[in-house]
Amino acid sequence: MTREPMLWSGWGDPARARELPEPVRALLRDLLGVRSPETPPVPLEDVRLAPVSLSAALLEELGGVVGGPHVLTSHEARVRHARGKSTPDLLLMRAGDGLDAPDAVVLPGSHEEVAELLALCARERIAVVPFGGGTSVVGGLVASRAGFAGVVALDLGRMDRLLSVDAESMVAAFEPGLRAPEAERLLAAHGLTLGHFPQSYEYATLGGFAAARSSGQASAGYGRFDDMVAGLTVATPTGTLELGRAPKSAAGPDLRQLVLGSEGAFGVITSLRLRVRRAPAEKVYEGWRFGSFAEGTAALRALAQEGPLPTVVRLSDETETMVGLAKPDAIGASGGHGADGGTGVGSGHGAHGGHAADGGHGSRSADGGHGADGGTGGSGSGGAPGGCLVIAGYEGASVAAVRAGAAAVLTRLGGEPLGEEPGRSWEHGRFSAPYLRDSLLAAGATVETLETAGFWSGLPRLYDAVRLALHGALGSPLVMCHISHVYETGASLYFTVVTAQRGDPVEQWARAKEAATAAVVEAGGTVSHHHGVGRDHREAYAAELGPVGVQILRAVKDRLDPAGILNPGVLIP
Ligand SMILES: Cc1cc2nc3c(=O)[nH]c(=O)nc-3n(C[C@H](O)[C@H](O)[C@H](O)COP(=O)(O)OP(=O)(O)OC[C@H]3O[C@@H](n4cnc5c(N)ncnc54)[C@H](O)[C@@H]3O)c2cc1C
Repeated sequence: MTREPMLWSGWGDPARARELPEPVRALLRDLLGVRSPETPPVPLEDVRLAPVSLSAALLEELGGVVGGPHVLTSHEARVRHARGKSTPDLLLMRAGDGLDAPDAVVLPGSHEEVAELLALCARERIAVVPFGGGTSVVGGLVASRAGFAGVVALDLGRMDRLLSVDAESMVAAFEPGLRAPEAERLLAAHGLTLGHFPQSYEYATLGGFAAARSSGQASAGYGRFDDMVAGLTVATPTGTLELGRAPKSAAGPDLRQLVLGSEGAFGVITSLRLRVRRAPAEKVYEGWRFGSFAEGTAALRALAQEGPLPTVVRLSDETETMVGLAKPDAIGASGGHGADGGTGVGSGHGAHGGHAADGGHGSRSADGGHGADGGTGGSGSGGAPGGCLVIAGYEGASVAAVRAGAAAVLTRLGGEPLGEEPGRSWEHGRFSAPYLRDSLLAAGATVETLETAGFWSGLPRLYDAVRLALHGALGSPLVMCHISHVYETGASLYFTVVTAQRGDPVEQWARAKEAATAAVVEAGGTVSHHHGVGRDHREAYAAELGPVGVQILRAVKDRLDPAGILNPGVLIP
């Protein structure tokens, strides 16, 4: 592998690990009751792995397909492919539990090698987990072993080329293992961009984005990743699928949609044709303040329905705004995995605008009134302006007209302009937040996120229901929320939860997540707006699909992957 590996026990580049500033420690102690001593992860060499269950003969056969040096069974390679990057994944890895690790990591170099590997694995009943950037947060990288001779991680890291650029059609073809920053760098040489910037941008791959239906921070301007996919090549154990001959087609159902979001359970995406845009000459990000989450939501709805729509648009609720105000580079930017990266407006006000973690279980209306956790809906202490922060970003050849049009809508609906400083602060921290999660985990706090989407009319109920469920399950957590993907008909809700670790933190979060997921289903939201299904949402996804939908999924799986080797346990109920 030529690309830089990620920290095995946490996020990103180990050199960018961050200490928690004292005010954040105080906040954890005083508001959340985090008292535990600092716990570092176990050393990599002490991570417990199951013995390799594949025979030497099978490993040699795998090497016969991809070349011996591209079959890895070292302790380190297996540890690095054991799981994704959800908080439970990290808690388990930090504690030295690598029992989900594959027996071997196999790195194919071409579509043909992938196809040959799938045929071999189907014949020998070896489970195959496609592995892109390894940033899944829904348990998408752990296979069920039962009934298999072994498990291999099929790491697409060697398949990382820009294959072609059709500047006339504005379509570029890529191999799947290319990480997003590298894709942007290669496109920049042609004056182009994809415009896909999820918070996992620095490590996630194009194949992973398609396989998990990712959505980036600039989705309002560039669309979700699935909107960008013009064509796909997919290797399945049954044969190759070539999808997407024309920009639009009335030739029956669009089978690209079967592959998008299929999370490696139907086949391995071996190349992607993606719609590209001209790289923007201008980029401006700015902040706005609204009195309440409800007012801000109404303003975002107006932008989405009437326009003009900025390229980036996000609204933090009172609690997220307040915590961002308290320490822009710290908790407000924390949490983890979202199409976001903190909201701080850089005011440096006190860390206690209201009672951030006092946890009252009362239902809170989305009008931003008197929240269970902290939002006073009005002003924080120390002169913080309170209310709710909106970040609006404009990218394009020239942004003045859209910016002025959006400003008119925001002003008409009660927004107060805060200038470019909050926008700059957001831009600066947009990819650094996951590093803070590692520090918070070490300090004895659990930080995790969950997300959903619903129609505008149902959003307040969804918001209330999830918060109530999280408070019920966790006692006194800090629950923050934002909207960062808007559509004419609705929007996503993205929650960040911070709580003191009590007992087994993996179990503790599992209970909270279960309650929140049940609340999402009950309140009519989708089980995921952009993280996907994986193992974690599989059962709720089944409920969302209904019995006929589940039968369709199973039928497709049986036809494409009759031996069931592809990512067993993931996606398919
Ligand atoms: C800190 C953090 C922030 C995040 N922020 C966002 C965000 O803002 N927006 C968002 O949408 N998501 C986000 N995520 C989730 C994650 O980054 C996305 O799901 C992303 O699409 C995964 O890409 P990946 O290359 O890492 O795929 P992986 O995690 O390696 O794989 C994801 C799934 O797809 C399958 N897969 C991977 N490659 C292929 C392929 N070529 N063919 C078939 N199947 C394949 C895998 O088996 C797995 O089931 C975040 C995650 C983290 C940890």
